[in-house]
Amino acid sequence: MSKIAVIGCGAVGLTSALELQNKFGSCMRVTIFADKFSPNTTSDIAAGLWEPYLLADNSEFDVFRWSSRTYRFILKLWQEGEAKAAGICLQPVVNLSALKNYSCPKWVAATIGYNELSDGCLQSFSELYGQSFTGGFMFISFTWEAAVFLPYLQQKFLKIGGIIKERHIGSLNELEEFDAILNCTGLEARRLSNDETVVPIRGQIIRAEAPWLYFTYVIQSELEDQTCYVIPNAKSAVFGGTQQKSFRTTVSSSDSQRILRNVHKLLPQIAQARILQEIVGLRPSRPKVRLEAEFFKLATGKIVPVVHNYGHGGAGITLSIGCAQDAALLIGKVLKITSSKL
Ligand SMILES: Cc1cc2nc3c(=O)[nH]c(=O)nc-3n(C[C@H](O)[C@H](O)[C@H](O)COP(=O)(O)OP(=O)(O)OC[C@H]3O[C@@H](n4cnc5c(N)ncnc54)[C@H](O)[C@@H]3O)c2cc1C
Repeated sequence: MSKIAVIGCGAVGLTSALELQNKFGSCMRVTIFADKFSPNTTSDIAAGLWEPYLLADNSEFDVFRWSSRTYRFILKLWQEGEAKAAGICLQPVVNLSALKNYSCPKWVAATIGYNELSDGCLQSFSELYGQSFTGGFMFISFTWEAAVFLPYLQQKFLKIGGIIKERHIGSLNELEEFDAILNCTGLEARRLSNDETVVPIRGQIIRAEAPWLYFTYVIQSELEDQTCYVIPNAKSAVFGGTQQKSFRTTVSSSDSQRILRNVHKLLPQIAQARILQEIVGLRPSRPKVRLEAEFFKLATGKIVPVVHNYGHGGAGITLSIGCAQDAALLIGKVLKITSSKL
């Protein structure tokens, strides 16, 4: 029986651990180590919208592959009647772009109900928002709320024999007894893997009571001042947001005012919405998601295979299932587990 340590119990760590236990449970014992659990991870702060967002230089091919697998996974749960238990809401999404070089992203082909917005429609939104839009599209997406699905998946993981331990891992040397390590530490990979290419992209959001909202709106622009999004969740709506390269986790009142001002232009009725929470999370951004294996020499001289799965920026939930599947395959490969051994 191989012993695998997964570090991290956010959206990325938990989906990866579950995939490993599901796929290789007959020949592997999977233990999650984490110093934070739901509701205290970065994943819990996210609105959980399925939409590849803030992904720097990742190839369109990888983004499509990882995100489309997650989309199909969420759609299946929704079709099987698991939506409420798993924290899923179907979301019609309107994406509006003020980018100079607008082109429709390739990932929309993974979704259902995709449609480019007509010139007339763009014109109406431009007048409403006071900003000229260069393009836009609609599609059907989902929100998959981590504050609901993390506890839900944790139960599933424990039920099929997974082990969860609350512990801070200061160094990989602490995990010598394991045959392989899966590193899903998000922003903390900066320290644990000495990887300074992982940087925080500060996201401030407002949660408000607005049960009449049924559509998600995402406005993208070169100017942060002009960007905004509105994402209904099951019990509140999320208004965002910021995208600043910063470690600051305190709420800025000027950011809140700007977010409310922009959302109000788009949806004047939000003046009625009661504000429930203002919160900041740090997205674990990296030029490219790190999803690869390396052989790491511990202080004792033992060589341990380490698979890294971190740096998902503003799309950790959107990419989670696709990346978890690739990470599990890499673990199988480094341990030379073939299907005949399963
Ligand atoms: C405001 C905001 C809105 C967002 N909206 C969306 C959205 O709508 N859709 C979307 O797809 N994404 C969204 N994101 C991005 C998403 O939240 C992240 O990409 C995702 O949370 C990353 O998940 P993760 O599991 O890698 O990291 P985390 O959730 O941060 O989890 C990291 C885990 O690693 C553990 N850990 C780290 N270091 C150690 C250590 N040394 N020892 C032990 N444990 C350790 C932590 O305890 C934790 O359990 C948003 C982010 C923000 C901030």
